[in-house]
Amino acid sequence: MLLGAIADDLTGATDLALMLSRGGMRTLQTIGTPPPGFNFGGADAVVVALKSRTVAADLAVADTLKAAAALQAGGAKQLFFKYCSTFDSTPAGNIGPVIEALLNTLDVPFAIACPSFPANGRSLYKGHLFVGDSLLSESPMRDHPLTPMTDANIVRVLQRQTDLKVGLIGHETVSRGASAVEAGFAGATRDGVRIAVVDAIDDTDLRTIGRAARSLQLITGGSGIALGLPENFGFQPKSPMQGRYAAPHGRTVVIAGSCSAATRRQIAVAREAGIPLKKLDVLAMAQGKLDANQIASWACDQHPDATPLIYSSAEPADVRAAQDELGRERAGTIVEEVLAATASRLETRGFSRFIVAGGETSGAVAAALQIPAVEIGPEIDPGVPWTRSLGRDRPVALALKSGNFGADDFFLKARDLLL
Ligand SMILES: Nc1ncnc2c1ncn2[C@@H]1O[C@H](COP(=O)(O)OP(=O)(O)OP(=O)(O)O)[C@@H](O)[C@H]1O
Ligand SMILES: O=C(O)[C@@H](O)C(=O)CO
Repeated sequence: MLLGAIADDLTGATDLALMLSRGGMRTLQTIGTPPPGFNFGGADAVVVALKSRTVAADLAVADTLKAAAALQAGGAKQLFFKYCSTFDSTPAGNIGPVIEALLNTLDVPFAIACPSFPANGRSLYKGHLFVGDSLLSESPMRDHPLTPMTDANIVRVLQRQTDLKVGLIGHETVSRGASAVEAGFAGATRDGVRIAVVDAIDDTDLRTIGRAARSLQLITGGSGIALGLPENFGFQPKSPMQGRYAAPHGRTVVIAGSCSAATRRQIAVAREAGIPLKKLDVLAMAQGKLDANQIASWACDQHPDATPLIYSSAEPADVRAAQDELGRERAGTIVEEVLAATASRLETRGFSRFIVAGGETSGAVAAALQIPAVEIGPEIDPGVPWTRSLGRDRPVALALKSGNFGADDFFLKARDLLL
């Protein structure tokens, strides 16, 4: 293993694994930390998917360090901590505490932080994160159910999460090339900076930063920053898989727990296309009036050729109302548990192809389906591939979509790619 990565959620891990495999690295993605002696199958890169984005910071740190130890035991030469391209976190963490713990454990002075992912509209300029044409704080991320992002200045956001000094390597340095960026790393280290946020507004910047990062032991960021890493290990980009995907045979379902604007648009397009839909009411689930058995039965009753869509996704005002009633965490947990249990019931009733929207939701579904690892298949939209489970008696196919990713017709595209 050359590169060992730890992602703070499942869709983020898949996003990164896709980037690395497109860069030519044989990439394996595990769900959770692999046990001692796990066979990485000769993979060049391994991405461990955790569910640590919104848990308590000390738990996120412990889980990450355990994953880092497993990757190092597997031979990883460089470690990558992957978080969201919209820097999803709270003032308590978990990005700052996790980077801090990794720096201390690896005993290295310096790491970079770069959430930029231009292919999906995230760019970083003067330390400010943009989503499309808007500042992060003016994008729909300000209404996120778990990690509302109300400050676009990533240096400031990260500094609130750590006592280590956070600095900035600006675009004026990045635009001068990899040597200038490396000199920037050295200069920042001399100034006592332990974590440097690095500007990147396009793929050329990401490649430059990737090259400059070849001798860093720890890199942190979104999947974009991984664009330039495979080349550092001598890999050449691979052409994308063509044609339709021979997924394990069985029925297809869409399960959406993401409340992002993108997911809500994707549901609207699926509705217009005539896909059967079931909207879940959070309060009814909390009161035990709606459970996984009822939801799974509804899906099974749809036409065998149809792709039913089950969703809890709601407008920000409705999400807030449910949270006011139940509390933010409890509302999220109830939805995740019911969706995960629904997936598990559907799998025993002939569904083998799961399109899931939302990182937390995907983590819960994959845990319920007891999937230890996945291999990466064809890209559906930037950052979202089809994947196939590994290490499970009855394999399943999974398209795990980050909340904000995917074109408006994503669910239809994902379905239509299947053979
Ligand atoms: N109607 C709802 N009311 C309150 N909470 C909800 C509702 N629907 C879903 N949730 C919760 O909101 C959270 C959505 O997080 P999730 O990570 O799945 O999506 P996302 O944040 O849009 O995606 P990503 O993390 O990939 O960007 C989950 O915990 C989910 O259970
Ligand atoms: O970086 C992103 O935006 C995604 O991979 C993700 O982490 C969303 O959960």
